[in-house]
Amino acid sequence: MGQRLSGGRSCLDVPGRLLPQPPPPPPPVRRRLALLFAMLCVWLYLLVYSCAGSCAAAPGLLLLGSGSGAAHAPPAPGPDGPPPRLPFPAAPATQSAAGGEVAEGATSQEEQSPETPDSPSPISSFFSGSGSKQLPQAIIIGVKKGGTRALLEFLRVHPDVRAVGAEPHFFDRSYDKGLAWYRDLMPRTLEGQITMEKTPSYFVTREAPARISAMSKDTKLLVVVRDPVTRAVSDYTQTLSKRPDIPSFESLAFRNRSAGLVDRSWSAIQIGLYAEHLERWLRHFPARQMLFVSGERLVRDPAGELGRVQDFLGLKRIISDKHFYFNQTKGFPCLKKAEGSGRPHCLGKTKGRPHPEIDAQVLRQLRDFYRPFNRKFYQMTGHDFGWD
Ligand SMILES: Nc1ncnc2c1ncn2[C@@H]1O[C@H](COP(=O)(O)OS(=O)(=O)O)[C@@H](OP(=O)(O)O)[C@H]1O
Repeated sequence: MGQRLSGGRSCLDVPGRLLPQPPPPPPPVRRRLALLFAMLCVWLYLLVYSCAGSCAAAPGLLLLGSGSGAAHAPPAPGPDGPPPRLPFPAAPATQSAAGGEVAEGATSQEEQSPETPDSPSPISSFFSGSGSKQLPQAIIIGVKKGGTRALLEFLRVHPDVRAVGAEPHFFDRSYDKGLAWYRDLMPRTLEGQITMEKTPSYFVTREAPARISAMSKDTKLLVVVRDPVTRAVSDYTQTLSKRPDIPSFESLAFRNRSAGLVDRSWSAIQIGLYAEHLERWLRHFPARQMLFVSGERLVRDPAGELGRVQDFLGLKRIISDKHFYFNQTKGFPCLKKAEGSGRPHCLGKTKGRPHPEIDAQVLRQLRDFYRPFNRKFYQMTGHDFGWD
């Protein structure tokens, strides 16, 4: 194997040694050896090619440039509070006590600055020229503050999922730019890989169902839903972080608080009327093409919820408990190895931030307000999300 081939250089060519060289083999033997090396090169190429997807998700495999193999490190000591909410697998060694392994640095809101820009792994960069851009076959259409970023980031670990990092907002804001423009935003995919994007505002955009259906009736739709009361508070928290001078949650939520009249026109309230929004989608898509992911379970048991999602997308169940650990500092499950970096990865600071305290009576009033809508939503989806 260490012999130099005469003729053209092969990918396995090695420098000649300073030892006496044996006489060159006769021409037919040389031809055979050349053929053998050519086949070896093709085989090596195919091996790396197939690894481009599967290696990225295999927790036990070291990716090129993936760091120090932190996933094998012993659990980090937990000086910062109570034990994990769930028996997650051992936590990787953290790089800083204050959540230093948080890979997403964006502190601005997701819409202006996507928390996770596209960051292909070294292997996928190697193959970035291969494959082709496809329109998405599956879209996370909502709901805002439901846990859509967590779902997308977790799904991207799957070797057969390629997703655009930023929210494209094509079907609500940029539809006039056309499908070619939209497709061009997508990452390249190989045969068998699914293209995805997430834009949570689609779920409440009137035109979105017809527009997505016009692109493809077969598009699979994922909706991450969360208790609409908590969702409303989360939404308010986001607005408050941008505009600290806005009125209190209590004053925005009611038209007339003493009469218990909730202000449905406030978007933070409106978005939580899931049954009403869903009715519009069901005029364009059969229920079997929609999957409702529980935002609560995505936090409590990410692997369990990802199992359902992988089944729905027709993907092999690759993402499992092994991919997550519970980060005590963050208070949320995080990835042991993110797609792209291979390093531990929690979502950024704008995900999972503390909410302001809201008057308990106000929360009760809102629960009463949402109850009939929630019940209807449970009926429509055939699933009790347990918010009441
Ligand atoms: N693993 C993990 N880490 C951090 N945060 C998590 C996670 N899983 C779900 N969540 C919840 O996601 C909420 C944000 O939802 P979205 O990503 O849909 O928000 S956005 O609409 O894209 O702005 C965010 O809401 P807030 O807690 O109100 O910040 C989180 O509760």
